[in-house]
Amino acid sequence: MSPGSGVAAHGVRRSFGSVQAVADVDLVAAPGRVTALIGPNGSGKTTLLLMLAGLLAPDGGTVSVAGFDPVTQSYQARSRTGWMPDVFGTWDSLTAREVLTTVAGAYRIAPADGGRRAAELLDLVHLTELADQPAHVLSRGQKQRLGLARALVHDPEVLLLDEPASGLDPRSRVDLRVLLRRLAAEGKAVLVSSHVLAELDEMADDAVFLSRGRTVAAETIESAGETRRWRITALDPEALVAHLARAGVAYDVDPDGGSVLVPLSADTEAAALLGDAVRAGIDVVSLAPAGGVLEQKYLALEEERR
Ligand SMILES: Nc1ncnc2c1ncn2[C@@H]1O[C@H](COP(=O)(O)OP(=O)(O)OP(=O)(O)O)[C@@H](O)[C@H]1O
Repeated sequence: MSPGSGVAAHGVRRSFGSVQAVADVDLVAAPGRVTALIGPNGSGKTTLLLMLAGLLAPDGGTVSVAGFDPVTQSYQARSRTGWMPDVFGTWDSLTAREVLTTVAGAYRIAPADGGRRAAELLDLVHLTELADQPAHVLSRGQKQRLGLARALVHDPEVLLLDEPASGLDPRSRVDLRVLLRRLAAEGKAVLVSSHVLAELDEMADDAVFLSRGRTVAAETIESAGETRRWRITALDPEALVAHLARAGVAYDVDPDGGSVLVPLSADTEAAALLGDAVRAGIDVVSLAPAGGVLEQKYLALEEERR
């Protein structure tokens, strides 16, 4: 396979004793795109990412990262992979800058270039002021940012990020989103796991859903949004329900409160629904998508599994 081919996994599995952490995963993360890896706690995301990063051998299936097998072609795969674990261990005595220059050395980058790269990355993740502090004094969010810089030292083709936004403040989350979009625009394949689905909605092009170690869905975000649920609230919920029933519109009354949920497949349908309701004399207070596209898809998959 040629370089620049992103990540591909087929029929991948891995057990720990009697626990089947990853049972059967198919996944593609293409160059130039941000792919979200989504699944409940314990669904196998970290185990899968460890296998893609070459840190854990699969029991079966095939894995290709930047065109190489992380097990049998470990050097080629790792030199093209940036890995950011969910928990960032630091070498206690090193400063933030030294963490990056040490990693640069491990990738056989010449010291002068490594120093330059470290300064550039510290600036990118807004840690320049703390560059010469021991890394262990950094806050959790600052450590996360250093972990991201560490993953980028060797300008990898493929980025594997496990919960990169956890511990980040709102500004840093926005910065992360912008950075990941930029890296994808440069042609990198970015695979990112997160529980914060609203955030993934805004940054991801594709989504892969895992459940109990298996791929249960894989799609582009556009197609995930084909049918979304919209929430309508009216001053008189009973009048709204009566209107929808008369108009033959499918709806669910939200058990949480006085609003109604309606599946719609396009913005134009939402506009038409609103116009009809207002013309029928319903005092509509709000009409908006109920949660993000990924959240809706995730909840629908959870529902199916019950
Ligand atoms: N080293 C290990 N030894 C034994 N069991 C493990 C090990 N690593 C993971 N598991 C088990 O494998 C399953 C998948 O774990 P994994 O960490 O991959 O899930 P996850 O989707 O990343 O979860 P979370 O969202 O909570 O981070 C879990 O049941 C977990 O307990």
